[in-house]
Amino acid sequence: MNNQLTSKRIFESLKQAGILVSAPDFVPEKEFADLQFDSRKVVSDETLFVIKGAFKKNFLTENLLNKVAAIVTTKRLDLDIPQWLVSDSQIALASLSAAFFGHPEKELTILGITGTKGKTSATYMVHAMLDQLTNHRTAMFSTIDTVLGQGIEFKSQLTTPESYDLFANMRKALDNGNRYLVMEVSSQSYLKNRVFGIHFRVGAFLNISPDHIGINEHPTFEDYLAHKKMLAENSDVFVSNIDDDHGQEFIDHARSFRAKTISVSQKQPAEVTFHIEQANLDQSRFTVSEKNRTDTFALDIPGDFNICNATIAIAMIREIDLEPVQAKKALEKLQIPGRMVKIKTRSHGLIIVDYAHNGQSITILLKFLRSQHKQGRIILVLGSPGDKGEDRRAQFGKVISEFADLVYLTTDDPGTEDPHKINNQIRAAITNPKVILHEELNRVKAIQTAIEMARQDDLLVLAAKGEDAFQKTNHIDLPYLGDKKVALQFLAEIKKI
Ligand SMILES: CC(=O)N[C@H]1[C@@H](OP(=O)(O)OP(=O)(O)OC[C@H]2O[C@@H](n3ccc(=O)[nH]c3=O)[C@H](O)[C@@H]2O)O[C@H](CO)[C@@H](O)[C@@H]1O[C@H](C)C(=O)N[C@@H](C)C(=O)N[C@H](CCC(=O)O)C(=O)O
Ligand SMILES: Nc1ncnc2c1ncn2[C@@H]1O[C@H](COP(=O)(O)OP(=O)(O)OP(=O)(O)O)[C@@H](O)[C@H]1O
Repeated sequence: MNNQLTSKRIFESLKQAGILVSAPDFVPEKEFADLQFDSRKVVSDETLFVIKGAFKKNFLTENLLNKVAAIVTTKRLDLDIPQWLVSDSQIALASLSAAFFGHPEKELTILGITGTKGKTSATYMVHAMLDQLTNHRTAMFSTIDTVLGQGIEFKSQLTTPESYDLFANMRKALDNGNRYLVMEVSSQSYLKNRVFGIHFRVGAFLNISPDHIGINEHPTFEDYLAHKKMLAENSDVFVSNIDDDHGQEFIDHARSFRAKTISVSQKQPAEVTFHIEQANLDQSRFTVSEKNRTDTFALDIPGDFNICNATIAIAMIREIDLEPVQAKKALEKLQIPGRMVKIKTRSHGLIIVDYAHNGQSITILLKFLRSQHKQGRIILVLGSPGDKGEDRRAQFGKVISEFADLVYLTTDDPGTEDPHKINNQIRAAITNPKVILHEELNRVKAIQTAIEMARQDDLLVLAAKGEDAFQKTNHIDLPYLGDKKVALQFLAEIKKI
């Protein structure tokens, strides 16, 4: 059910958001049939069009201008068309989308998760439990999938969608019977005001480390941190992992905005603490304690870091007065696409497919795996992307030196760079002469060769790509089967699964 967008309502929304500079001369009852920000999606006559970001004037073709009844822009365009002038077009898009879709954010109980690593994993964990506890009335916006209920699921474009898509999908989620939503909240979504006007019933912080700093993202770590902290400003209750160096800062920040806060820790006194009873490649078992209670939970997804993610998820659910213990089984059964996926083979050892793709997450991953796999070799298939995160290459060299025995350097989203040169930079940072290095630029072949080489007591790690279905090469997304499917297909071919 879309709310009609009238001139009066537009005026009020922009005014309330504090961004209105000037309004065109419409009667207050003037109605707009549609709201759009992408010229390729304009279909209705009487569309209100928001111009934002790297928009080019030539997107507005003559044919299109016949349909656009007015525009919202930060700079007046030399066009014979009524214009709302605003000081921030991202905020304008968010405010108008909220109004256009009838403020779905007010009808949903929204839980939001931020952090450099673990957002997707923790979001899936909340969703698995909450969906069961709410009788399948929980939607999810994650980096991997958007889940809107009634079987409607599709691949996501961004970690946190553009505001228009965010409000549109909230409305669809409500129409499909959902009353709860769990979503990843990237720092970029605050930087770009995609989540402007959204209030979270429960927000959570997992961890922060230098990442997403550069052109088009954050200029500095301080800016990255400040935008992550904005989730704490917009939550009624804020759950924070105080074992992270910045965890307490998030608690203090949330309190200064009058949020109720919940500290989570493995190592120090906190409102919610967790204790790891077992964290190996077979299963993770852990207890979660608060006030006078201690409960045991299990996960089939390996990694001690996932126990922290799960504890945060459990603490969040308790804050909406639902009981995660009643959804233990859903947590225990959960698998997350491309995150710590286990493939057991008949004679080529265990294969782990994981999305760890920066220095910090590869280090945490391999450290955990080495602690669990002391006898056989760790074989790693890995590449580093082009056109971004150049410092990852040296970090990968360092972590390889510390934890890997045999490595197949390969291709991972090379963009406009030569993957062989990228690999040479990884190679240059490897200081351990015992590490055996191979290079196979064809990722499918690299995985197949690594599987063939692996013995039953080896652990083979297919890192950094998860189940990504593309190789970003020279501005083109070349279809890619995904590491898991490549491995499974090959194992079926050689009859080793
Ligand atoms: C830097 C950044 O965040 N850019 C985002 C921003 O771009 P933008 O506003 O400049 O839009 P654009 O796509 O360049 O196009 C400009 C305008 O022209 C319009 N257009 C475009 C083409 C056309 O033919 N007609 C037309 O009207 C577009 O709809 C848009 O309104 O808005 C777009 C959606 O409206 C996003 O797709 C885009 O994300 C780019 C692709 C991106 O790489 N973003 C990354 C940095 C990001 O947001 N990452 C975080 C994850 C971080 C994490 O992992 O923690 C995320 O939340 O996903
Ligand atoms: N709490 C954590 N601490 C450190 N590393 C983690 C944690 N949780 C997951 N990881 C590692 O990071 C990888 C990415 O996890 P996940 O996709 O859940 O995080 P994310 O925050 O959504 O990442 P991104 O922003 O890169 O999409 C996992 O495959 C795992 O190796």
